[in-house]
Amino acid sequence: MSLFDRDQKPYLIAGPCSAESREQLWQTAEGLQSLPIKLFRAGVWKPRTRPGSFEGKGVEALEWMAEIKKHFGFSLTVEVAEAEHIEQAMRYGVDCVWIGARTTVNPFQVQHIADALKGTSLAVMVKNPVNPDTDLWQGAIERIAAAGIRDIAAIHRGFSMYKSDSGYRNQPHWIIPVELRRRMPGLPIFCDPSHITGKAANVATVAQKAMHIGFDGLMIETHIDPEHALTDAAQQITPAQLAVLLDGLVIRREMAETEGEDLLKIEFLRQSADNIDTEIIELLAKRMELSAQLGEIKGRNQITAYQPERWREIMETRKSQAARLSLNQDYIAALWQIIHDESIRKQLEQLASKVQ
Ligand SMILES: C=C(O[C@@H]1C=C(C(=O)O)C=C[C@H]1O)C(=O)O
Repeated sequence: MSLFDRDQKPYLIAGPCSAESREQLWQTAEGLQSLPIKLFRAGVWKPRTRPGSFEGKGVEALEWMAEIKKHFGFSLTVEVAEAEHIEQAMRYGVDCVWIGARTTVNPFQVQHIADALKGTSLAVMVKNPVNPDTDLWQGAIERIAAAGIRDIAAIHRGFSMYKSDSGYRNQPHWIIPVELRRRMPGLPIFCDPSHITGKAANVATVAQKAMHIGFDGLMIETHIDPEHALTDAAQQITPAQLAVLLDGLVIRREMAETEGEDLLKIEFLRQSADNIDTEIIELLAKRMELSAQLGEIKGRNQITAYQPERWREIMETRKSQAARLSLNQDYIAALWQIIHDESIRKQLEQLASKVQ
């Protein structure tokens, strides 16, 4: 049986950023015990940006975690960054480990961890790499799967950026987890709104967005006294705040469960979109045929494929038409850039055939 149950949304993972003391863990767990938590989280080894900050309590904290499991019945998850962490985590009854964003970036390190996981029955969650690279994320997941781990999930925690004026601590780039879902449909994907927003006040908004998009669960940093947290103080919320967040969360269901009139409407809208797509492709084929004909004439008359003035005029007129229809001009410009590239490629075929 899988630890990650995709039927019950959201699959909820909560607990402090770091295990700081027995009391802090205990009080946080007490606050969470009435909530539908599937995994209790805490960092015991903390990868810190600069030396000298709190680096976690290591094995001592694992002892506290084991007590939490015994008393409250929570399954446990901790971050691992070294092969040795696996064995230590298992010794204290940890059920699931996660690979952090700063580890996922390094295939050597992920492979060491994967090797250490061989033969264990641990569940594993893989956070996205700090850089927005779907392949790297997928690659780390594949390494864990190749080690024989059956219970695997991905965690989306956003991506690093230079200077944050977007209001996020880490850019969500939602397109990346959506692409991961397309590539690996059977993989549960959870969202970590705490790291994406970096601000306690915005955690609920990002969590809701993740639910709207269709994520399976949430990992939310929860601390009994966030203000005095030793790590990530700004983004942790209290168990009471988590309860309010969960209360207000709108959970979207899978398509198949939607009933009645709305299902028909969705079906109608999808069929209409299919029809429009068919027309778009037919029109693109016609347009490309025109380019080919132009290419043929250009070939006969020693004219260049690329015509800057004509291309400039096309870009301008298409963008103003887009603006009139309230379409995003950058989107139309990017689309036409692709059309133009293909048109040039097509004409070059013609021109090259004339040279031979
Ligand atoms: C089609 C032509 O060749 C190129 C392709 C264009 C296009 O696909 O719209 C426009 C200008 C040229 O760079 C053309 O000369 O009209």
